[in-house]
Amino acid sequence: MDTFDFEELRTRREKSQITNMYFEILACKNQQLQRHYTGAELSLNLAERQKHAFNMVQIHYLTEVTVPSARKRVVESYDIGPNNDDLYPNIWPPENTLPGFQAFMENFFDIMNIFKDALLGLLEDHYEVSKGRFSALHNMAQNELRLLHYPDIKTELLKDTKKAVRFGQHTDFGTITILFQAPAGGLYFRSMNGNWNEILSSKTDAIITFGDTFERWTNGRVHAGVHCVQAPSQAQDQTGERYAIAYFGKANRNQSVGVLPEFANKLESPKYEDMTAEEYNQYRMLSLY
Ligand SMILES: O=C(O)CCC(=O)C(=O)O
Ligand SMILES: [Fe+2]
Repeated sequence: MDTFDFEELRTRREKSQITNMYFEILACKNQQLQRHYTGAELSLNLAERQKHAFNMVQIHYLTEVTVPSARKRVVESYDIGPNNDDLYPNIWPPENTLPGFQAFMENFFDIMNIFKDALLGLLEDHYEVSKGRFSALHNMAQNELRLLHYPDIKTELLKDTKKAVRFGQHTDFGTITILFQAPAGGLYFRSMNGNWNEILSSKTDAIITFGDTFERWTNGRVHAGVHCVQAPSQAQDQTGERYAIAYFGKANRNQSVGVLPEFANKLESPKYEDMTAEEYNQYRMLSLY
């Protein structure tokens, strides 16, 4: 079932808009994805309203959890993985609390997986590896879909990272991340020259960036995008609430995140050692504490 019109992506590929750090923001013209995005935002609002019935903040696998200091991390998030996952089963709110939420999220997860595979296809062409090479390393679909909500907050608190942090600077652990944000501002990516650029996008723009696994596979040819969420540049005294959705493409857990043979430089030793994606995930999680 190919529900996408990928012509837009292909055209962009021909214009070489894949950089070594990110894809150009892709306007998501796909109707189905747009509908899902809007729906997810609605569900999120609903979940927010139902907070007392269902505690949305769920520590699933990965997750950045709490910051070990007096800093207040002002975000709540809800993560799901594949629905057949025995290692980290999804935790769903009761059906009568959020009717249709589970079915909706499972479908959204599958749709994002198709989108992710299309992007991997473009990357296979771009980096001249054999067709299906990258997607085969993801074929267990052990990806993650995360809904994020940042409550409104006094801007002066957000301007001082000792007081409050929405999402501190980090790279994602996986291969590629597809992000959607409601147009509230405050998402920043660090460019190669060290400047931070605020990404202003509409809610149907897909912001696509590389994660650490891709950097490792390509022996550093690709750079994981460093990003954070803080006060929007245009914030008044009070920074309004913000919604975002992140889809993290993840390698199969038993797949190595060491340098792929296609990217190994025969003259020097690889920059990144072999370990499985699951070991790498655990290692990165532990280093956050
Ligand atoms: O809220 C956002 O836009 C970014 C969230 C993020 O970077 C993450 O969940 O890894
Ligand atoms: Fe992130």
